[in-house]
Amino acid sequence: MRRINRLFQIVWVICRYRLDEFAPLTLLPLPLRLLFLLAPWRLFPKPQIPRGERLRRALEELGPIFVKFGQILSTRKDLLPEDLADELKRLQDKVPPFASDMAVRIIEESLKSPVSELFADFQTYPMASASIAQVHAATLKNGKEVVVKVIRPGIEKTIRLDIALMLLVARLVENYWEDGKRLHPVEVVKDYEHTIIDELDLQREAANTSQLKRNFAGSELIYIPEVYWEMTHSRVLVMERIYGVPIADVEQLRKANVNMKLLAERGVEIFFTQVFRDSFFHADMHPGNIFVDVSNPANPRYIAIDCGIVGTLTPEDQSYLARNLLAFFRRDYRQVAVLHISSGWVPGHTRVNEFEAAIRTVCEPIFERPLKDISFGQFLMRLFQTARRFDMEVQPQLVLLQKTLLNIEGLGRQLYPDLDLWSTAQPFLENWMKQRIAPPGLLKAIKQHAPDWIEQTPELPQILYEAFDQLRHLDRYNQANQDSLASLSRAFEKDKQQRRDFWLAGLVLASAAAMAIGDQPLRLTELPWPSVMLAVAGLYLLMRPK
Ligand SMILES: Nc1ncnc2c1ncn2[C@@H]1O[C@H](COP(=O)(O)OP(=O)(O)OP(=O)(O)O)[C@@H](O)[C@H]1O
Repeated sequence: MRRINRLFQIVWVICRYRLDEFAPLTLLPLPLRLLFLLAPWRLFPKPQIPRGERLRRALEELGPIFVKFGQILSTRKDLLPEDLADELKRLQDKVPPFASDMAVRIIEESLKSPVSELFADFQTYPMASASIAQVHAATLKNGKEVVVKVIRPGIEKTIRLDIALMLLVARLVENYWEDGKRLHPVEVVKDYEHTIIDELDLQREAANTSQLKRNFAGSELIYIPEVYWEMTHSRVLVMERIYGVPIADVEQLRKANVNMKLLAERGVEIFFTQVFRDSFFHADMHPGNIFVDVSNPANPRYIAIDCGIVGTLTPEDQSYLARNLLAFFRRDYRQVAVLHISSGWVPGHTRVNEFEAAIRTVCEPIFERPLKDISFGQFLMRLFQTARRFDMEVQPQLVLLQKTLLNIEGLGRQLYPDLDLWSTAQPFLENWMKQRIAPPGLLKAIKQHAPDWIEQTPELPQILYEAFDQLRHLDRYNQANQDSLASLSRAFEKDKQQRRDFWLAGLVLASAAAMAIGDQPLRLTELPWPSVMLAVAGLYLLMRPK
């Protein structure tokens, strides 16, 4: 019954805002087209406002779940036309608070104590109310000021219902509209479902907050509030109250004499530190979640809250990202293409020349602008769009990163329009690459991987045998297929490379095995230096430019 009610509500809003206009009638199969032509919305006059505004207002009317969806969609400029993306950015989730006694009941049920025992003071009127939760100010018995975040009652049911309906529409679009497939609606809705369901668990947010706080302990770049774990539950989160100027309040920041250039640069630095040093980044960096501690305006410090959504990257993702960004800024599109193929992001049979040309076509216009106006986020977005045409699978963690990067860049340029992202990020990236191949980084990697290598040692002869066998096959293939000589020689090259890698890996393995014997931490004086030298030599050969 609830489902039918909600469906009617949605149809009603579609009618009023004439969102049927978004359906490509001519492309629909006949029965659906007839259904559309007979549908009730045609009786309603079209409101005299642009389509983007109609869509935005409709989403606002449909409630917080749709609003949040619209907000997330607004960052997907790779999927949406510009007018819609810009309008969706204006979506606001101003949601009326739910009753305070309900909030109190949830807190008491979750923490199994009366509010009067938990807090010296609890403000019953919420200081903020958003789609998923509302926030109350309180004071602990020890006098510390805190905020208490409480999940909206019944929100999970509403979310599941709305997502089910969204999925229904997404499937219709994907199945019946050829062009709609390009928008990947089912994938977008599922992605959203993941995000929003995760946000319902405040214990997860608390854990992310603690991890980020640990990563930036004592940092002058950013401060993360403390979580009170003993007062935290999946539906209730108690954390330190912070005071700062909202990042969007540029005027107040200027009035406080904040060093805006430094602030903007620090935003970029924080992002790259999170991505490359920690591989753990806050992925919900919208202005409502970022504040600035202006107590020392010459040395401004960020404060971040709402760590419900975070992204992580594997070492391979990190390396892919760093090498692509560096190659992009050197305008070395061939390298970008080769990186995609060699890492398996796009199929091995992709023609490097064609892929390189496609990347050049989308990237070259970006360099038309002055270097300070170049957007990393836009580059990644264009790159993903292009790579998708060459069958690259969507990598959710990289899409999340690209969206966060766009947010960071937008914020940075709002603070300091002349922010030169490249000169801020380049030393960071180059340093990171250097460190990875410098002896301490190598030793760390060897120690980390040694147990896996040792475990795989018995299989090494088989792997080598297979490699040689493949080579023999390649030779035969070469004779039989004169026409595909070009692609074959590429494969041959790859295989030769593989063979060399196996030998080198063996070399490294032997050294690493020597070092990994015994699980006492290695001291500099106790290192088996001949093995270390061998390992370094092996890795140098492995990593030197091919
Ligand atoms: N530690 C804190 N100290 C001070 N104010 C806070 C703190 N945490 C949250 N707030 C206030 O509460 C508001 C909502 O908090 P938060 O962003 O965590 O909620 P949310 O439900 O996840 O909202 P959304 O997802 O829409 O950003 C913040 O914009 C801020 O004004």
